[in-house]
Amino acid sequence: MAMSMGYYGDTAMKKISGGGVGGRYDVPEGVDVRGRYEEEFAKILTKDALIFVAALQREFRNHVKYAMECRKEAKMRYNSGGLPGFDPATKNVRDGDWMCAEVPPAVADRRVEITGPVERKMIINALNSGAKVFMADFEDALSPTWENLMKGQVNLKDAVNGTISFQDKARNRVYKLNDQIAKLFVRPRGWHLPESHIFIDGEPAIGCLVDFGLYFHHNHAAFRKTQGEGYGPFFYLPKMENSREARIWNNVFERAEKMVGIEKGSIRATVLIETLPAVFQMDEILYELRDHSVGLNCGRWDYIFSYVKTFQAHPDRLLPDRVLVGMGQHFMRSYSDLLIRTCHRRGVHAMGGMAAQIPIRDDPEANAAALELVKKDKLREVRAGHDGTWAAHPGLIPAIMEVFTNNMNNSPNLIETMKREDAASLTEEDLLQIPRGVRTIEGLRLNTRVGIQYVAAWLTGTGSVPLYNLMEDAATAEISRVQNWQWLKYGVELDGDGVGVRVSHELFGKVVEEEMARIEREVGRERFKKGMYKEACKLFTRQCTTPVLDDFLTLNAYNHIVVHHPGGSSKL
Ligand SMILES: CC(=O)SCCNC(=O)CCNC(=O)[C@H](O)C(C)(C)COP(=O)(O)OP(=O)(O)OC[C@H]1O[C@@H](n2cnc3c(N)ncnc32)[C@H](O)[C@@H]1OP(=O)(O)O
Ligand SMILES: O=CC(=O)O
Ligand SMILES: [Mg+2]
Repeated sequence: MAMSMGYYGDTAMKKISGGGVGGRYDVPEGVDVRGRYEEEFAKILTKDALIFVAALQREFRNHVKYAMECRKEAKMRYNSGGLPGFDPATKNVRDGDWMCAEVPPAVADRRVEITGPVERKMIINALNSGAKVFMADFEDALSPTWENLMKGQVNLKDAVNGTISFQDKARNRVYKLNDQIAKLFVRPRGWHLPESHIFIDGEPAIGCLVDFGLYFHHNHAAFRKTQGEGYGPFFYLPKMENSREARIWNNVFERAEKMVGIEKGSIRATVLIETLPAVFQMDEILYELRDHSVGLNCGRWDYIFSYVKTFQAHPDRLLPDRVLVGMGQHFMRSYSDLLIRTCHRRGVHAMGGMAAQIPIRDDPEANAAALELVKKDKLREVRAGHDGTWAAHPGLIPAIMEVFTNNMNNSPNLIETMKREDAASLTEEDLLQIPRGVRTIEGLRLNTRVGIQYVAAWLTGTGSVPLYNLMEDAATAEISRVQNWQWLKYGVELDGDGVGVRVSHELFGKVVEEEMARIEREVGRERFKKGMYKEACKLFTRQCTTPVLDDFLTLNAYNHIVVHHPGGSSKL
């Protein structure tokens, strides 16, 4: 590894007596690891790796704090009746003729990307799945327990080295990588999430800098050699609201490249456009990352969540039932069309999003219907001009691959052929148009049933789950939470199924009670007792009824999964 010695220099030289032996991490000055010690975690939390993460934290923490303050200011504006829109101050960026750096050959073809948590068996299955890309997730699909995060880093290191294997003893099956595997992208957490098992200079580390820093430090050299054809590593960046947040990522990338002595522009990232404010910042985000970008992605589930959150104080913009807010709604279609036009104009990929359907094993008819819905969604995406899309499950890949391949004219992508100049005329009104549809008591029940079960899974370390034949993760659960909150706050009338009741605290209390009874029946008494359903119910109910909406479900729930190891490793 070509390493800038000046950077790793002095601090790395200071040794802690007894560090790294007897169950303690060998930490540099100012760093305190409070998570459980394990030998294999210590191979990730090396002193050099922690120096690297601490350097990023020290350089960028004030920028991140400022960006989070700006989010609060924007929220206040929206809560006082303001609407998000295009920023007149950056019109020159939107109108300018600049381009992003050329797409690296290794990832020119991204027609199907599988996503999944950084769990060992799933990583192997995903890399072997036949998809072009695998997005390994520290975010929506992962509950960020210390064990999950550290094991995830161990797994990714083994995957990049090509040595990853997994033995399923019960099924007498050994999992190994095929010769041909998907290209690996890694999605760190969002800017808002702390990593409370690692303290730097007395405050919790910034979660995404831990995810990025540890993965980059350990894997950049091997990745560029074996996967990236000289480029990489590759990333997905979630939940940004403004281009100033993209500028921080760009600066992090440049700093990281410099620190290890690799060319500027080696790291590449796709940004998820999954907040309502960000749809008005797509050019600006690409501009900030223009040396490091490989496109944008329609993170549709968080986008719907963000619509509710942004308009939490706008009772005239209430959503219909969650199941009715699909890509067919005008504001969603406009967002996808504008994203395609923006990306192709700047020479990068416009990625589609996730259909929530997954294979239904025990019901062939329902399975065929679910597959049809996925195919229809993917056909809409490729016809609109998306260069690729997401799959939640390996069983969906052949069908999705076929839809994209049949509609891409033998090209690896549609960047040059689907310019979508027609989307240039889309207006702020198009992007904000209120979704149409009814609200029902069944919508309230489903939100509650799904929300509680998701939180119960998350609290026990599982971040993506199958519920009622759909994939549920942090983003989809957020919709359930904020929709319940919104309906309760405004006492909306649920009249879509002819019942005609108003949502009140009494009604919600009754719904929670009945849905908890239903969950117990469905999962069985034993599992219900052993699981964390009651804790989840308490947490979810509080989040739905709190007078001031929590910014994120997972931020509020995070304290429940932080476990500090009594004999932590500290050099404070
Ligand atoms: C809004 C967003 O951010 S979307 C992106 C984030 N969300 C995700 O990434 C969700 C990814 N998908 C999943 O986690 C899973 O598919 C779930 C939880 C939805 C369903 O999981 P399961 O019920 O375990 O699926 P199922 O039992 O059908 O799995 C069958 C096999 O496929 C594998 N599998 C299922 N999904 C995936 C995946 N996404 N990646 C790799 N392997 C997978 C399973 O490991 C299992 O392997 P095995 O046969 O070798 O044991
Ligand atoms: O991250 C993806 C989303 O849809 O949210
Ligand atoms: Mg998301």
